[in-house]
Amino acid sequence: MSHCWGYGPKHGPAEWHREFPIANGNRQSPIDIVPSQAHHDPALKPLSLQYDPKTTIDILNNGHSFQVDFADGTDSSTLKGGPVSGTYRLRQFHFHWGANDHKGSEHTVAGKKYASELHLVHWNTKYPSFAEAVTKPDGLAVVGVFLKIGAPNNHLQRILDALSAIKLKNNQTAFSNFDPKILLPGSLDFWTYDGSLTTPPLYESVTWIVLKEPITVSSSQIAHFRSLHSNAEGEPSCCMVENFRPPQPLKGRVVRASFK
Ligand SMILES: NS(=O)(=O)c1c2ccccc2cc2ccccc12
Ligand SMILES: [Zn+2]
Repeated sequence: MSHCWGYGPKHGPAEWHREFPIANGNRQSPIDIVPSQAHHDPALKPLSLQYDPKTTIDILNNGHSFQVDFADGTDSSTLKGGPVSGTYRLRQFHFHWGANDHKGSEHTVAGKKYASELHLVHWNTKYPSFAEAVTKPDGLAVVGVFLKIGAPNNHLQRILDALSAIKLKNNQTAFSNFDPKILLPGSLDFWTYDGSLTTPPLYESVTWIVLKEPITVSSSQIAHFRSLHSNAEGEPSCCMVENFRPPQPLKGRVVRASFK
């Protein structure tokens, strides 16, 4: 996977189509979610998220965000129900953010930008591996959670404290016994639509499940995200100040809501 793409003016989202023509595809993500145009689907099942903290492996700076990785060799941490059939295994979660508190989410809600967005990435176990699933139209399910500026979020603190150990691209450190459920809001009401990875290679393989209720983070907490660097050791220093792709054309897709 090429890594010369980024979020700056030279290699940013508007240029990705040159190397990844799918950037102009028919099911690209993120999108602007317009609640009044979403269709309530009573057939949608409740979301079932069962995570085992013992599957937590490490925390990594991948040069475009940071991610917490999970062991996905068994059905210990899974997503079921909602818009998907079958069992999807948790692979990792990561965040997107902006250069200031007024932007940073990838999805927007009737044009409203949140300060950040958490993505919990799961893959369909009908395929033998994550690598196989990532290219299939029903291969992935990503749960998106908006972060709004407000009271400090104590559940984020362990993650924030670990960031100083992964300042540079490819830095990785042990991270264990973390239950991602503590990062979820009280309600699991969601919008869902068929989309893509929001970063190259932009595969159109994601069932997006975006929670309606945001969680909070304080301004000083989210400033920690911006202390990461997108460069590896020995490369010119480059702060990871923002890493969100703007909303993409809906191209006739229908957004469904699990709630009225
Ligand atoms: N935003 S995303 O969920 O499409 C995403 C990533 C975003 C940033 C960095 C790495 C990512 C890796 C992904 C792997 C699978 C699905 C989405 C992924
Ligand atoms: Zn993401």
